[in-house]
Amino acid sequence: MTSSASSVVSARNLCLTYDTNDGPVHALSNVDLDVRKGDFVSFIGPSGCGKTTFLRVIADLERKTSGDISVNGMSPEDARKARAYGYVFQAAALYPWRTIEKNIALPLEIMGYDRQEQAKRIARTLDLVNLNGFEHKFPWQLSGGMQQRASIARALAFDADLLLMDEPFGALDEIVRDHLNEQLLKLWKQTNKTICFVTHSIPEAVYLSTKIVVMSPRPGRVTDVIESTLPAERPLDIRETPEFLEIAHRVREGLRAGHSYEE
Ligand SMILES: Nc1ncnc2c1ncn2[C@@H]1O[C@H](COP(=O)(O)OP(=O)(O)OP(=O)(O)O)[C@@H](O)[C@H]1O
Repeated sequence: MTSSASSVVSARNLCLTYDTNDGPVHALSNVDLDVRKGDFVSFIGPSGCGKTTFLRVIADLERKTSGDISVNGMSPEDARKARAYGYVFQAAALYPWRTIEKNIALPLEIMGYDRQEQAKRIARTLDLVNLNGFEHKFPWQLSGGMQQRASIARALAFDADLLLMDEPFGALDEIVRDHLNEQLLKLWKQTNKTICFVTHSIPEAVYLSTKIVVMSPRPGRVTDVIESTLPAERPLDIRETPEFLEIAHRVREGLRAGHSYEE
């Protein structure tokens, strides 16, 4: 099977095995998946099912063992060199000695943008994540949610079409998380990005996604891919609707089927 032209990420029979002192760990086994332009894809599954590994393969931070993977029609290495993606980590991973503005500037400095272009991009991304006025603060002066927004701004600064987000809101309380979910949806619609998003939360996955990828461990594999039937417009109270609960139910069933309790 060949990937369709609109695939941003296309995986076929993708396998990745880590060699460890305790023997091989099959982190990804025969993964087939297409992420299309403009998709919001969530990856959900228990610890160790390969969610982070899959994102890291897309980002060229890990190399596949076998199978095929392309990013924007290129190898992950070429895509990385072409700055195809922005990456948002689980912890905000901001440099504490740099102000918010200087943190966002970092990838732009590395890429050689002049000061004027840097300032323009910083202002635009701060606006996108509603952090205007905080540019001269240091990360420790911001709340956890604001730090995560700053880290999203940094990933958006060089305007890659693909955003990889590894459980960005996992450490935040539920109210803040709800708020950031709403903001992220707005930002996604506004910017037309393609987003790959790792989460442990069923409501978060269902609320955000156009497509939900359910994964299961030992070996790490995809057990279900759910195309969301929810409308694009999603107020938070959509989570009470029968349609939402039905999708959440299917995700939960998928997780249950792939879960082993024998540990
Ligand atoms: N660098 C590595 N070397 C060896 N094994 C690894 C390495 N990175 C991950 N693994 C193993 O590969 C499997 C998949 O890990 P991965 O981090 O991708 O899972 P995950 O689904 O993201 O888990 P979590 O939800 O806990 O973040 C796990 O068994 C993990 O222990």
